[in-house]
Amino acid sequence: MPDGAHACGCDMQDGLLAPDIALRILLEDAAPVAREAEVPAEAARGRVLSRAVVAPGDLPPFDQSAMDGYGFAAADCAQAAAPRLGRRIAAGDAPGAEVPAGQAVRLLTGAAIPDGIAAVLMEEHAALRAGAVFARRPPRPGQNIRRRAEDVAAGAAVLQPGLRLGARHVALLAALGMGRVHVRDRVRVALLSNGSELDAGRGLRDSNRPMLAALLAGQPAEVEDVGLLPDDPDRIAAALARAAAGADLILSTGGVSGSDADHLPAALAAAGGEVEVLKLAQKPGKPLAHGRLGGARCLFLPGNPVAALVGMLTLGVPLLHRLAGMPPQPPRLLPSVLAEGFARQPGRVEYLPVRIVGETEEGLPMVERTGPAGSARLLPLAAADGLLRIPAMLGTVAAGGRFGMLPLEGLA
Ligand SMILES: Nc1nc2c(c(=O)[nH]1)N[C@H]1C(S)=C(S)[C@@H](COP(=O)(O)OP(=O)(O)OC[C@H]3O[C@@H](n4cnc5c(N)ncnc54)[C@H](O)[C@@H]3O)O[C@H]1N2
Ligand code: MOO
Repeated sequence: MPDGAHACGCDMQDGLLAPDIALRILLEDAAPVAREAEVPAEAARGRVLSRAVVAPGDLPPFDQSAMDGYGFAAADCAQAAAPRLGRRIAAGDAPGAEVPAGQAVRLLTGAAIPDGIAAVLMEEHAALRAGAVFARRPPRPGQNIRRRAEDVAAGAAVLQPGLRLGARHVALLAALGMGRVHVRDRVRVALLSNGSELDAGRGLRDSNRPMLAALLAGQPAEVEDVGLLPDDPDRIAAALARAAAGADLILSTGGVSGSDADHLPAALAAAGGEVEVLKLAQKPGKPLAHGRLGGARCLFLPGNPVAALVGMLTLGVPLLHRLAGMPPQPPRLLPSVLAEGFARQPGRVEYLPVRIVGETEEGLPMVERTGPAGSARLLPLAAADGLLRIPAMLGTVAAGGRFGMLPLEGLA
């Protein structure tokens, strides 16, 4: 049963929508951007593959020694054989002619195995005497040989569309000699914030737009900064219409909770878009609106900064990933143990800023709250290593309880 759902199976909890249902609604008709490009593989970190990568050759490309040592013929792998030492083959050398039984070759790690050699004896297990190689432990046929294609066979689809490339994938592409890959274009995100108070010179500043721009810098996104919009429905509608012309996603914060100063949903409708306002059983991050305008999806997050971040991490990032052509997963949570218990009002899934203060005997992070939680408080958020997810229906949160933590490092 989704968090916050009633036992009867409906999606509402006190009129609030379970967050996982909201995610499903958001992803329902979100299609990946169609545009793709071919880019140099070494510059492809962070990009999302639009086509499978098919190996043009084998890895390793030939049988190789896995150790510094001596190559033995199959007949010499028996106890008491002491083949005579022949030539030396280093990594990068041609393997040369077939090696007859009774003869060993000196092999360095990565060297091509010549025909006739069945095993490599590590040099630590060998003794050289009078031009012969004595095995302290006779090698087993096949030992210490990396076989051609044991890692990758030519023709295998090694990387799948939808994969976001990291350094490890760049290594594989380089090893395969693949200079270029097909990737999807980054999602064009038009980013804006809303609230006349943030520009009034009274000490209130826009922190959401810089926060989301910084978060998006680590995502497959290209940001167009639309700026801070005042609480003026006509200006908001005009800005949305302009942004929709060049964006895949319009992302905003503020102006969604429904008061007479909250204009985003109405402005989207006035601009000719579709809009739906949702209230989620999530704390913070309760009110939000979503919809579309022309070819652009719209996600309007709440204005309180922690609520904006939680909404972005739980809904915005999965939506962005779907648009980027990636599998849209809810955030991955790390099992963690809470050091101190507390009581809370049940009803909404809650995300609490926590810091890691130690490790349990099982090796799980032990966490504690960073300060009084509040959706407008930035200091406890800045001090946090992660956001601890407390299930909706829990009233008493016991010390030693195990919860999922959304790690913030590298994300936000
Ligand atoms: N009667 C109700 N009032 C409120 C409700 C409700 O359900 N009924 N929900 C509360 C919750 S929960 C949240 S969260 C906020 C969200 O409201 P809005 O999305 O309409 O946001 P605003 O009213 O525009 O702003 C809220 C708060 O955040 C500050 N803010 C806004 N944008 C930024 C920004 N870019 N950077 C920094 N701070 C920002 C703004 O000044 C307000 O203080 O509504 C509650 N109210
Ligand atoms: O989204 Mo609001 O708390 O839930 O700040």
